[in-house]
Amino acid sequence: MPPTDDTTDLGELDELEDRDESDEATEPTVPPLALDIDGTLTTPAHTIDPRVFEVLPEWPAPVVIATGKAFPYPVALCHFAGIPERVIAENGGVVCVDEHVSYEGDPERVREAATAFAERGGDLGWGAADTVNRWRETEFAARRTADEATLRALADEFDLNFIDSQYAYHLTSQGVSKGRALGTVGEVLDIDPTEFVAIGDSENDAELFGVVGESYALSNADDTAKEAADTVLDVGFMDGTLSVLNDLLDRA
Ligand SMILES: O=C(O)COP(=O)(O)O
Ligand SMILES: [Mg+2]
Repeated sequence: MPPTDDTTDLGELDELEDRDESDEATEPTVPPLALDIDGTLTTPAHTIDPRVFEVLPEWPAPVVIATGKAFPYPVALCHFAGIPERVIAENGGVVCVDEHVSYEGDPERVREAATAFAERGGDLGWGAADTVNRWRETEFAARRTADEATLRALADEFDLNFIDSQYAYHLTSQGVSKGRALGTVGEVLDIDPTEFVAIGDSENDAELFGVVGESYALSNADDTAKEAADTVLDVGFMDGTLSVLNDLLDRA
């Protein structure tokens, strides 16, 4: 409470001065990041933008890769970018950060839904090798050419979420999200989710945007992501992501 009269003792004033100084000491620093992959770190041609390999290793705070892709993909991205393996995979079904690995959701129910899809003649659309689902542990993904109506019906029947990431359809367990997973990441790293800045482009980023301190949807984002974001950029893909990162560095 501010001093209101001259009866304020000097100790209290000292305390206020100290507080001012400590406020100054906690002035903006470069924040930790939660970054989506597809549409955010990629080019419009779906390839990783090479600038990722320049900017992420230099980032002076933790970087978490938060994606709908299966577990090995973001791990490989971190590995080849030379940054610590801090990942949220499978739309929040898997968290791997430093020594911690954990899973969310009901993979058995998801497997039953995938079996039912095949039994109804559904084709996930990735070919015989299916490297999209081969290492997926908590959900399954279908090419966007797959039978959407049947997938949506199965989501209802099995009480799962249907997600359209703009890159694939996903059936995930209720309650699982990148946002919830960031809570787990935050516990491990001892960083509150509100300290993070998130950048993304689709409905699988909406919950993430809801838990971080500052969120950005790229110009290529879908309506759900744009509505959930604090800021909608007029630049897309990695150009948009870099514009946010440069602003954050300038601000610090
Ligand atoms: O795997 C997808 O469908 C999309 O992945 P993303 O969450 O990195 O955009
Ligand atoms: Mg995306």
